[in-house]
Amino acid sequence: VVGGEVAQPNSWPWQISLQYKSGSSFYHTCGGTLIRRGWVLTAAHCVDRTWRVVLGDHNINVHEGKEQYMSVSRVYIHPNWNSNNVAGGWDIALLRLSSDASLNNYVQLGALPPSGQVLPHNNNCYITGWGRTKTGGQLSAQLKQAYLPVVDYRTCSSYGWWGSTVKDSMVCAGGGSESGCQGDSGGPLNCNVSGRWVVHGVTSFVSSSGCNTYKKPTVFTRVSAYISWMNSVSI
Ligand SMILES: CC(C)c1ccc(NC(=O)[C@@H]2CCCN2C(=O)[C@H](CCCC[NH3+])NC(=O)C(F)(F)F)cc1
Repeated sequence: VVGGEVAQPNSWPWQISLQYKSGSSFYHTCGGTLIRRGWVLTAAHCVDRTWRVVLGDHNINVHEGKEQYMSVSRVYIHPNWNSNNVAGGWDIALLRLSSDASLNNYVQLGALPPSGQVLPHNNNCYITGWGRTKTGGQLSAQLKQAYLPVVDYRTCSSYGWWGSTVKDSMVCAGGGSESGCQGDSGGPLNCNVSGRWVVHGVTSFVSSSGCNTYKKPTVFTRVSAYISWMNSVSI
């Protein structure tokens, strides 16, 4: 996350860290959202390695005692996902955990939107993640959040913004000095709808010329466009 601030520990208790194993160590690679005790929502472009899911984390480099470490028993990548074309959309995956999470003050389920719900321009949303804190920078040790208001499709797909790269199955947010960045992929865009936090986006891409590029808002998979697919995965 570029800009924003370190979140209050465990104030986004549905946020997970997806970590891949290399040798005897694990490394944060993407975010995700716990949406059922046995299910995590993340980006398709995140799931190409062996990994573990860490729930209830704040500082990914320190064992603080609130974490739950889960392995993944099955990966469901959207069938239309094309790893050569993130602009095509379909950047969504579900991970079946090998056991159910225990819900507590540090681990809670994220709320999903109703199918088809599209948020208005400037809707209040926050991106959360352990991604790079500036373009080309390092991952954040502690979970960060940044206020990223929704940029509606009409604006986001217009000339000077993302143009035809962005699709209606995506949500844009930000576009100023704050943004998502590498390592935030797969994590949630948390939007306030009627006073409740709803996971409306899965962090998908930013501009290749820089994370917080002006008029290139962070682009998210629009979760409300995939509710029926998620239900079909018998979640
Ligand atoms: C034109 C369109 C096809 C296109 C749009 C944006 C990009 N962006 C990028 O490639 C930048 C630079 C590093 C990774 N990255 C990204 O946007 C990667 C997803 C890459 C998927 C494609 N391999 N996502 C993230 O960094 C993020 F923001 F989700 F955390 C690349 C291509």
